[in-house]
Order: sequence, then structure tokens, then C-alpha cells
Amino acid sequence: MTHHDKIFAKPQQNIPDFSFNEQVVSVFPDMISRSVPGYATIVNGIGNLCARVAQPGSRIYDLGCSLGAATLSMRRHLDDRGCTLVAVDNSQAMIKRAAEHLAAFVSPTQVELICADIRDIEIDNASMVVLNFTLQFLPPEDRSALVAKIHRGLLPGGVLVVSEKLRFDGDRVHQLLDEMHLDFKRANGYSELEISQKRTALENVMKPDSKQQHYQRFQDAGFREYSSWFQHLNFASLMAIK
Ligand SMILES: Nc1ncnc2c1ncn2[C@@H]1O[C@H](C[S@+](CC[C@H]([NH3+])C(=O)[O-])CC(=O)[O-])[C@@H](O)[C@H]1O
Ligand SMILES: O=C(O)C(=O)Cc1ccccc1
Repeated sequence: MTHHDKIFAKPQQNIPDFSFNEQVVSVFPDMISRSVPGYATIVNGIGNLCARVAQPGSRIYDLGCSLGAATLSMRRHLDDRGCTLVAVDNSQAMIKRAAEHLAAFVSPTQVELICADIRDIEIDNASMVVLNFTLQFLPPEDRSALVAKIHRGLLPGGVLVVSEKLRFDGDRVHQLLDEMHLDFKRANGYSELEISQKRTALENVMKPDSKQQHYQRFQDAGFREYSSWFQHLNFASLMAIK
């Protein structure tokens, strides 16, 4: 099958840190849907939520947009209320392919596609901000500043969505959910070798927080309300409201 993720199928001597390069881009939809339980449901839910909270004339941000799955879902759910979608990723390879995906469908909603680090961009007049499996790739010490910047850029009633792989404080709970996630990957055709090599590649670049850490960060940034709206095993999507 073409576009099938075989990146970690052969034994590698030295496993380099995971990066969102051309090779990953070419198999990304397959990789993420076979690796992240609930991914399609979350992307759909983000579109549905967007239709409810998008304020006329406001901006909607998709930070770490990859190929623009969440942007496409939100654009599909937006009628012509004069919103601008802003999709940002610091991988040039992702942005290039995202542009092709977005151009494949017509919509009256304007989309700005930006290749930049999400720590450097300005956020303003936002009714919704999406971090769909992106925050976990930011160095842990930079996460609070980003969430605080998002809070400042949101309009009253604005919504932040944060989807993440979660860490659990209970050793046994963490272990069980981790093993069940491995079973999910096995059921989707990944071999033991693929699973363990990818794990090594991700070790230094993806550092999951616990749900409590996310909630504390929302609280510290000034969000009034927050909750989890989706969870499957150790993958969850949270929302926070200004
Ligand atoms: N500092 C940064 N600045 C900008 N982009 C970044 C940064 N760090 C990482 N990225 C980007 O964040 C994305 C994370 S993938 C998101 C899936 C997507 N949201 C989806 O709904 O399909 C998640 C995953 O693969 O598990 C990659 O495209 C990185 O280049
Ligand atoms: O594969 C995993 O174990 C993950 O936790 C998620 C993931 C999905 C796609 C790219 C990087 C990480």
C-alpha cells in the first residue's frame, strides 16, 4: 500500500530523534490514525465545537497543524461568518503538503498557512485555539508561557482545545494504559520492532504531562472553566474556556 507507514520497520543502528520531515509527511495520515486512539473522533469533534464557538469576524488558530486535519474539519463546519483560520507549523515539509490539502476543497473561509514556531507568533482576536497533539512536543519549560499567551489572545468566551497523550501518576494505571495503547498499535499492524524503535525516537522529543498538570496550567493562565471532553486509553482532548 502506498502512503503506508514503514518508517521503523527495519532495524536501525542508531535511531535519530523523531522529526516531522519529508519521510514522515509522506505517511503522516496513516501514522497518526494507526498510533493515536480516537484521532478521527477528536478531529471531528473539533469541527463540531468550532461551529458552536466561532465568533463572527474572529480568528481561529490551529497550532502545530501538520497537514491541516483540524483546520479542514473546522473550515468544513464554518458557514460564512467572516472568520479567518490561521494554521501554523514549523515543519516546512508539513506546510507544503498542507497547502495542497487545503487547496483541494473550496470554502469561503480564508486560511492563512504559516511556517513558524508557535512560540513566536502573535495570537489576537481569537475565538478558538487548537493544540491538537502539539503541546507535548514543546520543551516542558515553554508550555506555560504558550498557554498564557493563548489566554491573552482569546476573546471572552473563547475556547482552547488541547489534545495530548497523557502520563498518569499511578504507576499501575500508567502501565496498564500504556500496554493497552501498545495493543492498539499491534492491532493496527505495527510490529514489536516498529513499536520499540519509534518509542526510542520519541523519547527525547515528546514528553507527556498528566491531566492534573494541564489543568493546573489552565488555572494559572486564568481560564475560568476546563474539562476533558474525550479520552480513549492514554489519549485525551481537553477544553478550556476564557
Ligand atoms: N514549536 C513548534 N512550532 C510549530 N509547530 C510545531 C512546534 N513543535 C512541533 N510542531 C509541529 O506540531 C505537529 C505535531 S503533530 C500534530 C497533528 C495535527 N495537529 C493534526 O491534527 O493532525 C502530532 C503528532 O504527530 O503526534 C508537527 O507537525 C510538528 O511539526
Ligand atoms: O506513536 C506514538 O506512540 C504516539 O504516542 C503518537 C505519535 C503519533 C504520530 C507521530 C508521533 C507520535
